[in-house]
Amino acid sequence: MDASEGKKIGISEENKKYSFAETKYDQPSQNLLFWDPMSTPYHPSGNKSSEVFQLKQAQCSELISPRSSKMIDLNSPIHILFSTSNDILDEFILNKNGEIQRSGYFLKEVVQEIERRFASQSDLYRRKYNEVKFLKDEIKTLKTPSAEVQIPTDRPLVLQTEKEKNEEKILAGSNIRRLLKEKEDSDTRIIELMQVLESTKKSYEEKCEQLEIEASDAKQELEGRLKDSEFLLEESRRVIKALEATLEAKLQNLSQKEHILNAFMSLKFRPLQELRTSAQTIKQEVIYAERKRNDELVNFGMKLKVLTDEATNYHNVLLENRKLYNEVQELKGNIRVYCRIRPFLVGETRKSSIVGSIGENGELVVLNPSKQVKDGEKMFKFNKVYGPSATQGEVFLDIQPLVRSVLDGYNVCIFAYGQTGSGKTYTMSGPDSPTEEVWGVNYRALNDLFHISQSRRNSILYEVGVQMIEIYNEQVRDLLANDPSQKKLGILSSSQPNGLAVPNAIMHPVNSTSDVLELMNIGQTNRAVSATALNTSSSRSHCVVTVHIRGSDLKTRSTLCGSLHLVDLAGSERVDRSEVMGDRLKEAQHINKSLSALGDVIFSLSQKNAHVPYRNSKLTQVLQSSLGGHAKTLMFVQINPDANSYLESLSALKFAERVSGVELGAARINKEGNDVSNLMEKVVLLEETLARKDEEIDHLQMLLDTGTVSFNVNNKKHEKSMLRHSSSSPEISFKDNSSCRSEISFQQIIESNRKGESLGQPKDSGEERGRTYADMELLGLNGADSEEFSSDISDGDLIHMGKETERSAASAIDFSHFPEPKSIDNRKQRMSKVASQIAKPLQERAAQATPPRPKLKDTLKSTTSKEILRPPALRDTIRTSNSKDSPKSSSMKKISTSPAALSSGKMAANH
Ligand SMILES: Nc1ncnc2c1ncn2[C@@H]1O[C@H](COP(=O)(O)OP(=O)(O)OP(=O)(O)O)[C@@H](O)[C@H]1O
Repeated sequence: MDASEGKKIGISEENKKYSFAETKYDQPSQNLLFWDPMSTPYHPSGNKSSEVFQLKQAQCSELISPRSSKMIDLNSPIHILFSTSNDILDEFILNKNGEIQRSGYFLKEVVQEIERRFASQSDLYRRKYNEVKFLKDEIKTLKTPSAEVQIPTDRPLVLQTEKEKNEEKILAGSNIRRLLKEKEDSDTRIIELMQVLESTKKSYEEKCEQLEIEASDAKQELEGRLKDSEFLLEESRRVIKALEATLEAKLQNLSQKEHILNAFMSLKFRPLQELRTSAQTIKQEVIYAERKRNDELVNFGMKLKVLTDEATNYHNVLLENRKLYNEVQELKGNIRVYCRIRPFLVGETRKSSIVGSIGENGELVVLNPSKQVKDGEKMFKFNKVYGPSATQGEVFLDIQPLVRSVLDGYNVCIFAYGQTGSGKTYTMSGPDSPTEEVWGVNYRALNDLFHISQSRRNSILYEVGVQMIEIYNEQVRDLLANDPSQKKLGILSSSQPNGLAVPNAIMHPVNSTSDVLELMNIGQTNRAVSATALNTSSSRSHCVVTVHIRGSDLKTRSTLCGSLHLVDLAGSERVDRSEVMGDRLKEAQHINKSLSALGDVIFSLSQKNAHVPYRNSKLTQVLQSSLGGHAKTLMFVQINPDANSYLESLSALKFAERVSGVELGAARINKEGNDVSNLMEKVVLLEETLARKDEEIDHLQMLLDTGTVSFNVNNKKHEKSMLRHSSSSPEISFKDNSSCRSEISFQQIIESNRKGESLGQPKDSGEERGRTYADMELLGLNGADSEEFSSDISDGDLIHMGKETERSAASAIDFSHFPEPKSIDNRKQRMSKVASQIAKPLQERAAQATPPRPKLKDTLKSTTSKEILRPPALRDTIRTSNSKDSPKSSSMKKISTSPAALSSGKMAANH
């Protein structure tokens, strides 16, 4: 039987079309199912007749894999279809959403195909089974011998036919067996396939379910997003609408404004035109004005430049003036006065300051606390004023040049004056146990001098020596001695410009800063200090630190000598305020007395009096060379800003003002050079002096000739009178034989003064001694020796003046404590030679002019020999002897303040 004849074996027509599975394998082109996943859109209904898929199942029995787009042949064997369905399922997994439906559709097609095949197979097998059954029955029938069977005559042929038929049946039976076996195999295979199909279907359904879930999730998410987007869209629309509305309103507003503006423009157009015209005019005017202004600016600039130049010049001129003023001051030798105001101390009321203002150029306005602002103002002017905040360093910086000039051979004196507790010791020494930062002038000056001397040691060899004395209760004590109170010292020739005022005070050589510190500390420790109501450690003495410098120029062999006096005066005080008693009261009285004497000296100097009462106190004697010599002198006037001390401060300021007016004459260098010019200068000076002496001799000769001068040695009163008025009184007589007596009398005065008497006058009367001294000055006999003698008389310690005279004649400075260099000996010899050469003609002339007056001639001779040392002083003396200035002296006496007045606080008024 032919397998292709289906009808014969009962296969329905409908199934026939699917039976090509086994028969039409080789006709793929007619049974292709094509699906292009890229071009075929998703069709959720899965309708077979849908044009979207463009499939016609009747014509297409092959599919194309959606993923690989490969052709699927539905006529393929079952295992290929299964693998295809697996592929499709894989693609299901890979494809998402939109492709699910398509893949499902294809899968469904494949599965239906498989089902169809299984159905046709089972039909086939059923038909074959029926056939086999039919044949079996036939064979059975044949095998059963029947009586009814008749053997025809044509038996052999029939038998042959039957034999053939039986053979065929046997063949068919073997076919049937084979077919049955095949059927069994097929059944087994079908069962396997069914199982595979079942599991595939299951997994497909699961995957479908999962995909559906995912699809629904995705759908939900998409829906959510869609909702969000719609919401945003709605929102945006709303905002747009609102914006449109606002824009609309604004546009309306703008159009309204435009309308108004247009109306306004049209209204203002004319005035605007007018304005424009006037603006044009103004613009032109402005341009013109600008041009004019530029011209003026140029002019102004030029003028300004001229002015600036002039201002600069003016400034320079001011500086020049200042410099010149200083130079004039220097030449005049004015005492420089620096005022220092100390800060308020702990416990003082800061509100009540008497300091109004401090000017840059040394002006100080002081306020009277008991008066109205305007009435109570007083202005003072000094070289410089330091406010309370000024530091020790700043103060020293200003006086440093002065201090250094000592190294150039000048004598310098710096002293601090002021009421008790006003800061004198602070300025001069610093506070108790001072650090380097608050070192006072003493430390800094010594240190500086020492350092400079060190730095110059290659050209000048300096020797620095220090003395430190105090004047306590009118006694001079050596502060560097082991026991200062034991030894009273005498004051030597203060009239010598560079002489040691107190030669017996120990002079310590200084070689280092530590030496300086050590000496200062010893001195400070030895100083008399005690507590008063106004100052817890009030200095009860005047302290004088004297620095002696001698410098030898290594090149020129000349010698420079300078001395620096640093004086911390004891404070003036009102005893009622300082509440002192007993010893303190006595100290205070001595202090006030000596300060009063200083005031008298300053007053005399400021008045340019002939007589200056240096000898009224130890203080003025010690300071004589600084105040009356050719020294550079500086005074610190210390001020306590407290309103309670107003009177004392005012008094100190007035005193300082007077001091600043004192002219000492130009300071002189103490230089002893080898050059002839120095000697020539001195010769010229001596010649001048000689000329003046000649005049004086002539004058005396004239008086002698007229016989009006008388000199009675026995009459002491007359003698005194003569001494006092020798140059002025016409009654003075000078007899020939009286010159010897005169000398005796002079010697007597000295001798008696040495013993502490005053030739019939009350003992130790300062005024008398001053007068005697003045008399000697008036006689032109106030050489160094006389002064030294007078000075020594007042101290109790005898100093041998004969030697001093020699020393004075040899050197302007006494440096007995330094080793004497050879050059000075040579110089001494040369000087005495010059002196004798100069003195000789003078003696001769004097002998010719005044033969009957040998004593006067002798006096003159001795004076001349001293003149070599101090020509200007002698010259001054002669001038003094010729001048008639007794009224000034008397006025000075009137001013002198009594100790009683001082102790009751009236010193200020006297100043
Ligand atoms: N410029 C200053 N800065 C800080 N303190 C100062 C200054 N001047 C003075 N003093 C302080 O004021 C007090 C009094 O000063 P000082 O003892 O120097 O006065 P004085 O004038 O020497 O007094 P006296 O005449 O009684 O000896 C001290 O305690 C001192 O330290």
